[in-house]
Order: sequence, then C-alpha cells, then structure tokens
Amino acid sequence: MTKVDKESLAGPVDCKPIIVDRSHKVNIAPTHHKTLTHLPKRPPVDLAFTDLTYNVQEGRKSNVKTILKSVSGRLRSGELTAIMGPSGAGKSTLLNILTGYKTSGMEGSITVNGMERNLSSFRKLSCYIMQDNQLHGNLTVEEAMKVATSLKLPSATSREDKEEVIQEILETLGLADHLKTMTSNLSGGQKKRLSIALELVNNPPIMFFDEPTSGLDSSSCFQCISLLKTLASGGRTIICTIHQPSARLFEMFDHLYTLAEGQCVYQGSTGRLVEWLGSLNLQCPSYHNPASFIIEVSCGEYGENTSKLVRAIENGKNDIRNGKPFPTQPNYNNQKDMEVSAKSAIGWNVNDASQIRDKFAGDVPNSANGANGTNSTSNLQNGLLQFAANEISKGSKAEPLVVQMDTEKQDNAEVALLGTDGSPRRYATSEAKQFWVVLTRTLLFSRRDWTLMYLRLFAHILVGFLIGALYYDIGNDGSKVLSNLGFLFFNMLFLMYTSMTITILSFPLEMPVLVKEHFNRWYSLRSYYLAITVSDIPFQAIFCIIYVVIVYLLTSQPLEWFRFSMFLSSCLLISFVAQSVGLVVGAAMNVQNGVFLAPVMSVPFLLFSGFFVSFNAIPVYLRWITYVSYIRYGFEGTALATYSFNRTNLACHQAYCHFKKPEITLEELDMTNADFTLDIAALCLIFLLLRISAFLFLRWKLRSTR
Ligand SMILES: Nc1ncnc2c1ncn2[C@@H]1O[C@H](COP(=O)(O)OP(=O)(O)OP(=O)(O)O)[C@@H](O)[C@H]1O
Repeated sequence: MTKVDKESLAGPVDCKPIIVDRSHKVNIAPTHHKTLTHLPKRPPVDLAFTDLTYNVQEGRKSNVKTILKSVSGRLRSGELTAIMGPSGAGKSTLLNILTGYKTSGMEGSITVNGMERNLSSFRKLSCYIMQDNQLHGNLTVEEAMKVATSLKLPSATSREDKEEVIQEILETLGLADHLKTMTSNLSGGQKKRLSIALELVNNPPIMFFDEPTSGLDSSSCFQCISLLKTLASGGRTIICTIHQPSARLFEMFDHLYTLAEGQCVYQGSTGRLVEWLGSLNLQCPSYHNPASFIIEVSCGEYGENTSKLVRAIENGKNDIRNGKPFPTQPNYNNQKDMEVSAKSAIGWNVNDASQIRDKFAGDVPNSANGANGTNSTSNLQNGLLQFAANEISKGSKAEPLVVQMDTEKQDNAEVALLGTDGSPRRYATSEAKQFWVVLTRTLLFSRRDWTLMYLRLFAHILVGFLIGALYYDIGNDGSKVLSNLGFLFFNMLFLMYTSMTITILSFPLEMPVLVKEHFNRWYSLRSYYLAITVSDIPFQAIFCIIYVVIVYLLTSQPLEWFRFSMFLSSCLLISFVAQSVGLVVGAAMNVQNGVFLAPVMSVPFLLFSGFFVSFNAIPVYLRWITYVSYIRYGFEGTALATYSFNRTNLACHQAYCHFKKPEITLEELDMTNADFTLDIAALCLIFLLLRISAFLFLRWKLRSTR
C-alpha cells in the first residue's frame, strides 16, 4: 500500500493530514500531498449517544436480554475510534445500532452534530463496511468502481469526473495497478481496500467498519489501520470494532471505546489508558500491550473491576483524553458563560490565532482548522473556544451528553438532517438509472458465471438429445401415445427443476451484497429486484427454446407453426414460473433449507398435474390442488398443443391403436373441454403472484435482519 503511505485522503474539511511514513510512524505533515480533490465535499459529523439500551427477546416472549446497558459516548470527526471489548461484550451490537442497521429494541438518544439523528439522512452520510467485504467476485476492480460511481454519484456528474474520482481513489488506496484484476483474485487486504474504495466514492463523512483487520496478517492489518487513520485525518469520523490489536496498531487509534458486559469501561484517548487504569489501582505490567490489558481487566482476570470502571467513567458519559480527566466543572447557564470560562481556564489570549494554533497543534478538532481551506481567524478562534469549552465540559457530571459544535458544524447539522446535498431524495440516482446499472451488472455476472451459463446450456442440450433419443419419432405414432404423454410430463419436470434449483442455489449468494449495498443506499430494493427479475429471463428463454427445438423435432411432434408456438409458450411459462418459485424460496430461506424444501413442496403439484390421475378421479376435497398446480397448466397446455385443435389421426402401424384419434387421448386426460388460453392466463397469473411474493419475502428478510 505504498500510495497510502505517501498520500493523504482529504475529507470533509481541509485539515492537516496525518501521513504515515516509511518507518511506520504517524506524523503530522503540511498539506502539500496529493489529496482526493474530486470527491464531493461533505460536512464533518460528530456522533453522540446517550443512555443507549438494547434489549432482545429470547425464547419465550417474557424473556428479555439486555445487551447494551444504558451506555453513552461521543465519536468525533477527524478521529479514528476503536470499539473494543471481550467477546460477547456488545461491540457488534453497538456498531449495528450506531450505523442504524439495527433499530428495533433500542432505547436512548443518538445525536448527529448535536441534533437528534434522522436515520434516513444519516444513512446518506454514513457507510457501513461489514466484516466479510461482500464483493461480487465476477467483476474487475475497475468495473466494480464504475458501478459504484454510477450508483453513488448524482447522474449529472460527467463521465470524465467519475473516471477521475475512480482513478484518484484507486491510486490513493494503492489499487491502481489492479484495475483489471477480478475482485475474487484480490488478496484479503486488497479486498478490504476495495470495499473502502467503493464506499469512498461519495465521500461519506462517517464510516463504520466491523472488524476491518479480521483475516489479515500483521502487515496488512497495519496497512488497513493506516488507511483508516488517514481517512480520519481527512476530517471523517471513522469507527471500527477491533479484537485486541497489537500495541503498534493500538497506538494508531485516537479514541478508544471499551465495552464489558454491555457497559462502557473506558472512553478516551488510547495514550491515556494505562495512566487512567493506574489511577484506579490497575497497573498495566511493563512491556504488556495496553489493549490486551484492558481486555483482561474487562474479562475479570484481575478481579471484579467492571463496576468500578463503569462507575468511574459514568458508563461512557465521561471521556478521558489529553491529560485532563474529570476536571471539576461549574454549571454553565449558556454558551457565552462557557466560552468565558474556557478562555480563563486555558489562560491564553485566544485572539492570537497563531499562538493558539501552536499550542493546540494536533489536538484541535479539524473543524477548528478552518473549514474548506478558508482558515479564517474567526473560524479558528471560534473552533478553539469551543474546543476549550468542550475540554472543560468533559468532566461535567451534570451536563447532558451533547457534542458541542463550532459554527460550521451547527450549519452542517442542518445539512445532516436534510441530506448531504440538501435534497430529500434517498438515492443519488433515479430508480430507472439504478435499474439499468444493476441490470447491466447482473448480465455481466451471468455472462461470466460458468455454472449459471455454460453448465446450464450444456445441461439443456445434453438432456434434450437424451430425451430425443429415448422418445425418438414417437410423436405421430398412435401406438405410442402413452409414451408421448410421458415425454410431455418429463418436459415439465426437467424445465421446472433446472430453472428452480439454479435460482435457489444462486440467489441466496447475492443476499450479503444486496444487504450491504442496499443499506449503504446504492439503490432501492425495487430497482434491484426488477433488474434481477428481468436479467435472467432472456437466458432462461434461450435455454428453453434450444431444449424445446431439439426434443420437438427429434420426437416428431406435429410440424405446424401454431402448435410449436403453443408448445413452446407452455414450456417457457413453466420455466419462468419455476424460476419464480426459486426466487421465493431463495428470498425466504437459506440454500440448505431451500434445496430440500423446494423439491419436496413441488411433489403435490406434480401429483396433481393431470398426468398420474385424471381430474375426475381426484377426490373432490383435493381438487383445489389442481387449480394451484402450475405443472397442471403447463402439462395441459402442451397436451392441447399436441392433440387438440383438430389434429388429424395419428399413424398406426399395428392392428389396433386405441389412441389413433387425438380426441380419445384428450378424453382419457379429461381435457376435452380444456381451454389453452385459460392455461396460459393461469400461468401468467401464478408467475406474477410469485414474483410479487418473492419481492415481499425479500423486503421482509432485509427488515427482519435488522
Ligand atoms: N438476537 C440475539 N438474541 C440473543 N442474544 C443476542 C442476540 N444478539 C446478540 N446477542 C448476545 O449479545 C451479546 C453481545 O453480542 P455481540 O455480537 O454484540 O458481541 P461482540 O462484542 O461483538 O462479540 P464478538 O467479539 O465475539 O463478536 C452476546 O452475548 C450475544 O450472544
């Protein structure tokens, strides 16, 4: 990640970047390095939460488990925050709540730049990079980035601008040499960087990461955290959960939030941790990793200290940083009082901007450095006053936990509530555009997916010839009508299972990517669903046509165009309906359950298709099943195409052929009064109902995970 080592990632505000040099030390350097100049400007965002409680119901309804117990905290822009804690402490739960991924069962308040969080707008400002990267393996890095820019940047952005954004991000993240590499072939660290690159396209001011270093070796871990640090130094709020980092990684974090048993045991700078624990008679042994030590303390290896730590930190209401833990604080009546007190407390002439800058170098929040490069003295003073006031207010036990803001952030709070571009729209692009981008992407996957395309094509051709050979030339033979009916039924069976199982197997694999992209506001579920619904229809149609042409000709079915088109349309509709069943099952359950349940659930439809038992022979109380059996409509459709519409008598090479007259066959099947149009209409209706059900299941599943 050489590029990351050298360059900074300018963020929401133009501030001093933190540069990671070759000796892997983090330095503050002036802003003459390459920055991400083409990203849209975004407001810096501070996030605070107060008395956050999260309950889940376990087993019986009355059994409520409290996972987060009234925790509070504040996460500032320009800082890299680690959420740490023993396994099961509630780190992922807290992250899921802060991102807005989990909403039900939560109590407490979450504020953005001091104002109550509007979840919808907040999700436009933030992104959540989940643990397993969730990338589409069948795209190159360049294609993946193009999809991201097409969906996440407004449609008005020119192609050249989008390309510049892609180039700039990939160069900065050290992926420029891998433009044509398939994402499935990237290393773990590169995949992580690509996940970040995809979300960086619209420059979200808050980025959440769930265990970004999991599965990476120590060098890749370092590169990954360096990258996050650099993102934070650009003014973003970077929050990640992490499992016991090495001492070298640990000191790269600006801010540590530690949980134990669902409560906050430490909040503050990483540098102050050891001293703070020492003041509570918890001495970190020499040469011991402080990150390991706080976890060990939280696990109870040094006795029961959790409640002592929780009390001392007031469950996250206090913040240990910059060597000023818990100064006593008078109650301020208003902002002015606080500023006056702040001035006297720091004892500096706050009108002298340069003096303040020197004093606060590295400590001052980015917003105080002058927004967007204006660096105006008044902005700086205002920010510093606020900073000083904040420093003092941290210790206030009576003060409610609201992130203090400078003027710029107050302005931005409004932006945060409206949406970053001030527009109330949920997505950066129109639904038509989202549909088109997802459709072209899905078509590209399909083309590249060997199983989905070539194996399926091969199976249709192979089975077509096998069936053709087995039932060769029986279509016009009056003595082989029963075999021909068997052929008609097998067609249904084959088309049903091939189209259903491929969807059951492939669709659930899409789910994690859908969850991530939909959550990060790439597209609406409607556009996505419409695109994947449309995308596979042409392929399924082509395979079905190839199969039908082979078997129709080899088995010598009547060579009349209208009969062929009726036969084909019944077969096509059966495969589309079966594909829809696959979508419903794939949307509602996982692969294992789906692969077992879907064929089992299809058995009644096969039994009541009219092939094994004719309609009149079915007990009255079971006849309703034939009306919902799509196989029945397909079978009836192909049987009518073959034997109805005044077909001439079949050839008979034996002394007596009972089924020489086509009407007799239809009589035996109880299809004399059957209506082909009705069969087609019923299949179309079932297809529509199933597609709608699949959409509803998908929506339910996305919601139920939250
Ligand atoms: N839906 C749920 N029902 C019951 N218990 C749950 C549920 N979700 C989480 N928990 C429990 O809440 C606790 C915190 O879970 P969480 O996944 O947040 O922990 P964590 O700190 O991220 O752990 P790890 O580091 O092992 O991933 C665990 O004890 C977990 O079993």
